[in-house]
Amino acid sequence: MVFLIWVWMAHSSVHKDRGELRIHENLVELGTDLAEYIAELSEASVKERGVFAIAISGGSLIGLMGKLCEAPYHKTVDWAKWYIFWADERVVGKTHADSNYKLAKDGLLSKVPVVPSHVNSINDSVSAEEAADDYEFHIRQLVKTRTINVSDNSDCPKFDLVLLGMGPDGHVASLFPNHPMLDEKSEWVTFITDSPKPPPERITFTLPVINSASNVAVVVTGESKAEAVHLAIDDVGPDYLSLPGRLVQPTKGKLVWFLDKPAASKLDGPQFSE
Ligand SMILES: O=C(O)[C@H](O)[C@@H](O)[C@H](O)[C@H](O)COP(=O)(O)O
Repeated sequence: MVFLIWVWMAHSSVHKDRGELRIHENLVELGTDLAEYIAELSEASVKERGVFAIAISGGSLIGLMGKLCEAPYHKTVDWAKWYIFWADERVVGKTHADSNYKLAKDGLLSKVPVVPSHVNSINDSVSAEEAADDYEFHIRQLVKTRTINVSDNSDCPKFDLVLLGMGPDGHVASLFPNHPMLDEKSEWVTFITDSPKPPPERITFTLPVINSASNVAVVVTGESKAEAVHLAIDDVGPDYLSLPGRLVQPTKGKLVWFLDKPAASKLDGPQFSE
């Protein structure tokens, strides 16, 4: 145990305004640390607010959360207090292979005792625009009852945790580079019908919602993401300030990057010094 803590500490550092970096030797270590991180936030949030409002994304993230279904977490986490949301979702049927809901249900939610009515999936029988409006309306109701907390300095929802992946192009949730939705300030949930990553129709939290969260974690693995990780975290000059991954900047909350070594391989040096 002492040894494990030393290993994690050795690869953890704070990178100026870009949050905490946790760089892991391999995916097993990363998954173990990620499960522990989520379990700790869940416990703290349930203690403070009686609930844990967590927003998840699609992609490899769900597989990396798999340790939560195992001992000790499947028994120690207070699953009944979880309220689950999607930071982004593909506008397809819930049983479709592309559905982020299906991915999470098959890989995580069906294996732990979450309350079905606390699983807040999108309306999959309407257009992307309507699904985004519906989802925002739904979130507004839960903010009113404080199932989802509210930001201190705006009326935005303050999720206890938003979990994101990042693509090789630097997209997070379904916020893609150079897309006008990056400038969306008034909507909480918006939509896209021409996503560069298939499928084309998606809904997504906007940046103000992501950045109002109490905690945001970006989980990025693999060498194909190394350049995007470098551009999102290091001081690379003004050209990359609008990279979606770089725009993840919680106003008051805490940002943590979970990286494996290949994804971290193009980061500027200091965080590797032990
Ligand atoms: O629905 C989606 O496509 C995701 O939410 C998306 O934002 C994903 O998190 C990244 O593309 C990273 O995906 P990978 O980790 O699989 O590369």
